[in-house]
Amino acid sequence: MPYLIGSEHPAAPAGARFRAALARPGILRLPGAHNGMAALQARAAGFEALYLSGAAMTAQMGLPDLGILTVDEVAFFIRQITRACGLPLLVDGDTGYGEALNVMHMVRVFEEAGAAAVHLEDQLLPKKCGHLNDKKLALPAEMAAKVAAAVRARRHLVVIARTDAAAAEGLEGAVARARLYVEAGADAIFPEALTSVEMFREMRARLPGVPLLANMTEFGRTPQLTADEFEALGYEMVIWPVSSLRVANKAQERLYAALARDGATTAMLPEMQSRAELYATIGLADFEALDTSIAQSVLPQPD
Ligand SMILES: C[C@](O)(C(=O)O)[C@H](CC(=O)O)C(=O)O
Repeated sequence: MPYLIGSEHPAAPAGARFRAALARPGILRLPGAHNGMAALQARAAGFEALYLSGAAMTAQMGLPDLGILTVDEVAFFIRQITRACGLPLLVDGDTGYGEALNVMHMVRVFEEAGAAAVHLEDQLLPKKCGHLNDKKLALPAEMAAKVAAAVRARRHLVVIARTDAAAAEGLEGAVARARLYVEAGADAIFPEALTSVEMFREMRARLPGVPLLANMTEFGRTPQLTADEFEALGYEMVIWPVSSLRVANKAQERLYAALARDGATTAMLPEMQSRAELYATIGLADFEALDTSIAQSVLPQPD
């Protein structure tokens, strides 16, 4: 229960813990966790760090991923996930919600909420999923200024610059932008929507020494590759941004169809997380034991 007991919180700031995870051998696997429960389940499966996706946050709000979220709405998700699981969290910062000062405000809010890392992208509003057509790009210098602003604002947050330029400007454009963003202070680069293994390889070769993040989103432009394959290509991080929500959404769809059909949820019981499983995942017994131990430590006990 790292959230309620102060002494169980890790001493190192979240950004430092993210850097330490990145420094360990092997690619850093960052599954998307769209809420606190997903984060607990991902941690139980053995993951050491997580990703918070803009697409998943907006989709679960029933909204499209067009950059209409606010900083404080994202902070709500950051808080619930980091409280629940305590793992270092990489957060989707979209376009930074404005220009330099807005980016700095976002960095401060995200850090205070418990984030470990953020990525910022070089699209103009309304931004889109990187795997869609007709994205509009910011000027390279404008994006570099945002990266510099983020670095200036952070205390420990890892700053990752995402470039969406591959579609409009080709690999050449994406590499040139990535170099500029690294010069502006980016700790790592997220080359978005690469469409072939060859592009991933070329990007790696052209940016020696720069930590790179691969986006293994489903139903997009990137072919399905495994974490081991991205590692062999020389990538340091991989995200599966929306996978948990896609699976949860499909299950919900089946539930509502069954309930509308049967007037009962009985047919769905085998697919449900049981009451016992739910309580075990959130650690209800530990919270109750904590409450009892506090009461015992302050109240005189009968002989
Ligand atoms: C990474 C991403 O920005 C996200 O919001 O998770 C999306 C994911 C998606 O829409 O599949 C993206 O632009 O790739």
